[in-house]
Amino acid sequence: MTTAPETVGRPAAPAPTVPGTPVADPVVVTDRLTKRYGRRTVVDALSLGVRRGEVFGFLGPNGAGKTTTLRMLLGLVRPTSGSATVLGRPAGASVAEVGALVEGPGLYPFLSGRDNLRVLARYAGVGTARVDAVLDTVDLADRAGDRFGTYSLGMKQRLGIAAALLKDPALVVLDEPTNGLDPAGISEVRGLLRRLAGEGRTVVLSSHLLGEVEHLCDRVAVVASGRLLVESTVDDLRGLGRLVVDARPLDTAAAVARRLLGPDRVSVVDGALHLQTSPGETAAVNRALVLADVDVTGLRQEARTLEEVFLQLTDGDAGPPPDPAPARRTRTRRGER
Ligand SMILES: Nc1ncnc2c1ncn2[C@@H]1O[C@H](COP(=O)(O)OP(=O)(O)OP(=O)(O)O)[C@@H](O)[C@H]1O
Repeated sequence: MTTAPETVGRPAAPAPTVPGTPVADPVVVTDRLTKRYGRRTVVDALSLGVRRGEVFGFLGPNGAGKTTTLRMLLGLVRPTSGSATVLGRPAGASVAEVGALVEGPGLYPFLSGRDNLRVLARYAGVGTARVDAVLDTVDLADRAGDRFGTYSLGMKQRLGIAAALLKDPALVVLDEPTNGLDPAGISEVRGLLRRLAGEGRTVVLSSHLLGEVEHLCDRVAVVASGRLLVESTVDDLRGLGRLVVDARPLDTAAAVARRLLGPDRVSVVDGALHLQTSPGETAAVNRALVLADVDVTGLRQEARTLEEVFLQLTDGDAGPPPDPAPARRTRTRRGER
């Protein structure tokens, strides 16, 4: 991981992995992975890496290409160009070591949770020996004899994840595992996924539930319109913060800040300057304002939620990405394309 230098005059940015830089101990590597349906490019030259033992979030608005990418990693969809390597082998060749919940696992409502897993285990040729162990892992041992149809949504989802664990996989791939769950269900799935990572498994999940990913994932890739916007740790992504400055005269302060940072990183909100900066830029901003005879009465760095960062990166929708704005240009994948 390379950290973006914190120099004034350059946009603040998270510290994404530079494209083409190999990640340590990679479990998944994609290299300009591309999928086109007809003339439509739904995954566009995606290059990213997932490290062993991490929970990796694949984030993006509806239609961003997340499911298609996961399906390519599983060998269910053939890439148009580029490549994906999973556990050291071409995508699809490592299927025995990958547990996935990308489409519903096809569970029978009239069978118990345990019997459903037995059927799936036999179908997958992995034997039924692990059925009780995975029921334990997903905290369903005491409801395993109940019919699947009587389960809550959260329990159904956990049974689906149990099914993905039957192979004792090194890598678990889950498409929107918390989709449709209430806060309690989300919390249960979140705890479960953290436990899986604690067991040394690698977890790749897709989501648009940013609040959840924020507390669950070690690293995230943000995609929109099939393109990778940024790949970063959650902490680094949040580090794209905002500096709020109380200064008089305000118009002089704004002019100084615009000269220093560029106009796109400066706005005036409720009588205060809002600057897109990293924490390392605060002192330089203060110095420039004081040198211009501006009275600075307040300077505070506000952390942003991942949601705010996400909305800024994706412009709040799944439409085609505009030209990169300075705040997201530095070292994001989009800026480098
Ligand atoms: N088999 C297909 N044929 C044609 N277009 C497809 C096919 N599969 C997916 N697409 C299109 O590719 C785009 C990306 O879809 P995908 O399901 O990968 O996105 P996503 O990020 O998972 O979205 P969501 O969060 O809504 O599930 C969509 O516009 C979708 O309509």
